Amino acid sequence: MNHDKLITNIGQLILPKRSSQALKGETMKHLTVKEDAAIAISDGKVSWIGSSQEAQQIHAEGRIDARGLLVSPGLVDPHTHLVHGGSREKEMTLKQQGVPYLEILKQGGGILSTVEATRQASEDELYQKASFHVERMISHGTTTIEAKSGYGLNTDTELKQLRVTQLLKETYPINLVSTFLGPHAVPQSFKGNEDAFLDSMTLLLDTIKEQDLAEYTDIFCETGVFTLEQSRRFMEASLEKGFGVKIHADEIDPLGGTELAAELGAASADHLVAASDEGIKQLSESDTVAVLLPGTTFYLGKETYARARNLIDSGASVALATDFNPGSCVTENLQLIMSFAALKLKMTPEEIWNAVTVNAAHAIGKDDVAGSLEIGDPADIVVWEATNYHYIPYHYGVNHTRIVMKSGQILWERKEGNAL
Ligand SMILES: O=C(O)CC1=NCN=C1
Ligand SMILES: [Zn+2]
Repeated sequence: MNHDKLITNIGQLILPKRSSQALKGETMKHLTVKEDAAIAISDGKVSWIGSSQEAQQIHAEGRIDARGLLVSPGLVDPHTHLVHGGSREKEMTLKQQGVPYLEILKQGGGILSTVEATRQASEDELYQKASFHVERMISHGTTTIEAKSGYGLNTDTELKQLRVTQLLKETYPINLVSTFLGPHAVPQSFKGNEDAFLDSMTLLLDTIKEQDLAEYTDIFCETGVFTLEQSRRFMEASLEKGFGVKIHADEIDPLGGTELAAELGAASADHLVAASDEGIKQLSESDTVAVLLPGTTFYLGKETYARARNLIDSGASVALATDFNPGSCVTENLQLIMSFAALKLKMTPEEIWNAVTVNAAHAIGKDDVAGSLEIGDPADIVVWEATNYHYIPYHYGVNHTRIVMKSGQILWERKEGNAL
């Protein structure tokens, strides 16, 4: 057989285990790593995997010498607020003065100031800005991204954000999963009338389904935002309409969003910094993936991180994400989150790699096309400027990618001799 491409001389090839459900507890500790390997690609898919020795018998049009470097599947970022207008650098001073996140929101800042900027921005301006961030994510090794709306808080702007995500899907050859986060905050015009606002966002579900603008819905279940009961109502309505559901749960106050996610069979429960022991237990007995966002905890200057060790050791499945957004975690770099997972969540390198590949793919229903490299899988591949898989979480705050491929096509490559 003549393959299209052959990557030879791979120091370590990371091969996360593909399974029908996310890796849970003990199984997260295992990571298959093939030393001195090679991988072939045909028609955009993985067509052969073997040793460098065996690769000598393999015929391919194009060859890439990996020079003994590390190779992995493309990274999966299952929680971003990618499409938004404006930025919130001016809030840094308030944060430094210790003004809490929810207080800034209450004063009309935070999410609500991004809402203002997003409402003002044209669809094309939102698209141009989001494109810039998508390209930066790709250059950092991410080839599958979840993108939420939630900065419109009115029909027109929520649909505008969702249309921008659709346009990004048509422009970039990456996997893009769209989530409707209409109930992200309560706009000033509905202050004191939260239920009426939630009803208006629930009414949008039919249109979003008809226009196929989102696969999931999400809600910010938090003090001063949406209650547990309001979250239940919105999530049940979403399930009824055929959406998958997600929830920003127990980020700051323990309202019980984690338990609700497990009860309703949510695809994921995200944040979980204040998740209760009961919530962790129920999550570990469910198929709901715990998506942890240590970059947000760091950025908000908090001391307490999500209890990743309790989650994994109690049998839950854990994924990691950037939570890229203009206010509480301003980074597209999932590699940095891998470092926070090691430094602050005490996750092992094996758990971390599973959390940014197979488990992250399960959290957004893309486990059939992302997060692993088995024969027939899309050849979403990263060649790293590192020789082993421990190195990426260890050396933080920089970009370690050398080559980023989606379906066998090189999307980004470090220029020769360019150490930047
Ligand atoms: O602050 C933001 O813009 C994003 C966010 N939503 C809920 N937590 C953080
Ligand atoms: Zn978020």
